[in-house]
Amino acid sequence: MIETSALSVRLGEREVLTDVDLSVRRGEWLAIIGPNGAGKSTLLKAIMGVVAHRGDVMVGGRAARTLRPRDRARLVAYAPQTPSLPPDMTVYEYALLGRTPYISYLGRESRHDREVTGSVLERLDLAEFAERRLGELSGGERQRVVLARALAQQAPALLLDEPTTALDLGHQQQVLELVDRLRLADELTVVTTLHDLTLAGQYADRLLLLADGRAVAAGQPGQVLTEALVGTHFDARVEISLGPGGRPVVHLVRGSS
Ligand SMILES: Nc1ncnc2c1ncn2[C@@H]1O[C@H](COP(=O)(O)OP(=O)(O)OP(=O)(O)O)[C@@H](O)[C@H]1O
Repeated sequence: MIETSALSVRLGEREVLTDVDLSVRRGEWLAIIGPNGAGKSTLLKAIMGVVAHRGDVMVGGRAARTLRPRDRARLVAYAPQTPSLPPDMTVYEYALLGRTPYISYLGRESRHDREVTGSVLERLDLAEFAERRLGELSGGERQRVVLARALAQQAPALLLDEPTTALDLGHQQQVLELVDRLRLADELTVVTTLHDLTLAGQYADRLLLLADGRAVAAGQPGQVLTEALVGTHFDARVEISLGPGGRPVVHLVRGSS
């Protein structure tokens, strides 16, 4: 569903992504992990075509650079890490923007668009916030609103940049479970960056470890979340045990530096 080959990005003087190849099948969940500055967000932005890149991006079997923005938006929804939100817009109005690719240029949203938007807000515990202004929300509420807009887009692929960082434990679980349910029900393809390695290992089918803009490891969670790889690339001392479903759980070891 999503493929990149030799994807490279230069920002200013710096090469921040170098020759990244990835392939995510329909219905698969890929988590991109890596230390701060590794290039995770840049990789998602390059797939979305919002930063200039070299190399190829294919979405749904088509070269992404040949897709019109509207067609790309019907194929891939993207929830950025820190979008700028118009403070006076309401939660409902913002989530409804996810329906833009389906509304004709001079047209208005349909009843179906409003229903989809309302149901996404409900599933994200945001129905009671529908009329609240974005400038009056907490960080975690804002993060769920950004996700709501992406889900309202009902695209077959979902790119989520750190979707859980500002969320409390219950909402982290709620958001990841919702994404997982949608993935299983509709065969959504999910690519998400995640700092929480244990969560990444619990939810993703495969992990891609980026370091200094290069893909340094890829595979099933148990193949990538090893003490050696995490220790080397995150400069951290960790112990890894087996958790639910035999998937790895990453523990920081105190007293190391
Ligand atoms: N506009 C820019 N000009 C120059 N360098 C940039 C620009 N934007 C980002 N960078 C650099 O590109 C590198 C990759 O940034 P990116 O945001 O993709 O990393 P990340 O892995 O998502 O990091 P984090 O975990 O901190 O969110 C970083 O070193 C960053 O400083």
